[in-house]
Amino acid sequence: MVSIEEAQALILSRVAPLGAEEVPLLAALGRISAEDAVAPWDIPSADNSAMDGYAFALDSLADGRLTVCDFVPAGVTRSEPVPAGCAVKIMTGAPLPPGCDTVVPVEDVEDDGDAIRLRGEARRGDHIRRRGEEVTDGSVVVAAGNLLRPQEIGLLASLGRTTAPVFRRARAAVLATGDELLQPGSIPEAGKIINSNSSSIAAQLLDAGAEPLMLGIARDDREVTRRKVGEGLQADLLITTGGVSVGDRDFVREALADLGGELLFWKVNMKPGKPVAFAVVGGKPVFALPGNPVAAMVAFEQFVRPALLKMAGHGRLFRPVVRGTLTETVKNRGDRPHLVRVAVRLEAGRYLLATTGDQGSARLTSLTSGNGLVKIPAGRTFAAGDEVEVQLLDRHFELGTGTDETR
Ligand SMILES: Nc1nc2c(c(=O)[nH]1)N[C@H]1C(S)=C(S)[C@@H](COP(=O)(O)OP(=O)(O)OC[C@H]3O[C@@H](n4cnc5c(N)ncnc54)[C@H](O)[C@@H]3O)O[C@H]1N2
Ligand code: MOO
Repeated sequence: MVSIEEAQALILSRVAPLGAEEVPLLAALGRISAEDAVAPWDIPSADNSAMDGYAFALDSLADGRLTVCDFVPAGVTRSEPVPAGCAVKIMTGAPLPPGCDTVVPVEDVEDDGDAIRLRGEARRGDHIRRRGEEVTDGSVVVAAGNLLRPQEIGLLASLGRTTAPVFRRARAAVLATGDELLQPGSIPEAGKIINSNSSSIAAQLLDAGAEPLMLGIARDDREVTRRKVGEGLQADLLITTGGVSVGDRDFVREALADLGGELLFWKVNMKPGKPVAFAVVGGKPVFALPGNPVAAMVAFEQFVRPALLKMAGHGRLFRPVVRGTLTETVKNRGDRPHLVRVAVRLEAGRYLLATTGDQGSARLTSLTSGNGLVKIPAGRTFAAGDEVEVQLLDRHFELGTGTDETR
């Protein structure tokens, strides 16, 4: 049995970033830039006014009075020099006419007929944005490997880009296994349950920026499982749930072996999520997750998500871990590290952690009422008030109450 960290290292040693593709600029949001974006021009492209005001040459200022000889709105370029003793009324963003080296805002002048008087002192260079002060022609503006957030999208647009090269999204096949499973929308008869894992795993895939490919349900049969797994290998990776423990009808590992897969590990020292296998079959990563709904989702978080992020070119692969204070006693009586689901709330700048009750691996509500995981080592007890590390699965600290508790 490997540790969580050993399993993560084995997985990450066997996955690599997928190729790049050019996508429309807005479709690049949340993805990773695959190439350096180099500026084709200076930004700003010319010295320009940072204020609605008046531009002039400071040396030609006599007695603080200037004749207003022109109006230069944004979008207009005045190429004739401004005569000595004159100013032009200029709007924010308009290029500075030749000869001008100073701007005073409208609030800082008094009207004096067709002239203005400065209320105070002006200094040379006041309120001017210099050509190239933000971006210089030829410089790398957004480097390869950068996450494209709304601000990077805007910056790329300012370089004239309408598309962006980004790492490809992983296409991930999702296969549930088990004779007891019915598709969502069914009404379960005795002994049957609805396949919820395919939906939660597909949602986790979307949340991680990948594209789910739904393969449905494989019956508990070695032949059927092998065929379905083979189908899944058409995608960039395959995720199965169930049938990976020691039951008489657990066929996933056999199917992987039948297909010539290299098994990197089976069973991880953690609860939930011990019966997890990772194999590489025909160069494709295959994650065989447990059937228990919580075990499947927690194992996805620890093992599949970091792999997907690496495939999509991300450098930061793991959820943020912060320190928080337990509001109750938490015991691990078992012999495996327990990833306890907690509700994290932010109160006066501190993270407070309460468990989500019964921690059964089949109890999906232990995840719906929480947003973090605290790893409790085997045999350890933590008391209320103890500080522990918590992995933040999301930052929805309000947990669906619709109020912002941080205000
Ligand atoms: N003798 C042992 N029995 C079990 C062990 C063990 O070590 N020795 N491990 C337990 C643990 S831990 C887990 S987790 C489960 C995982 O087993 P499998 O991955 O083989 O999963 P299944 O047996 O197929 O199913 C387990 C459980 O989950 C339900 N399930 C399965 N698929 C879905 C789905 N798509 N949607 C919703 N629920 C699903 C299934 O009905 C079972 O109740 O094994 C323990 N047993
Ligand atoms: O993965 Mo099992 O509990 O460890 O549910």
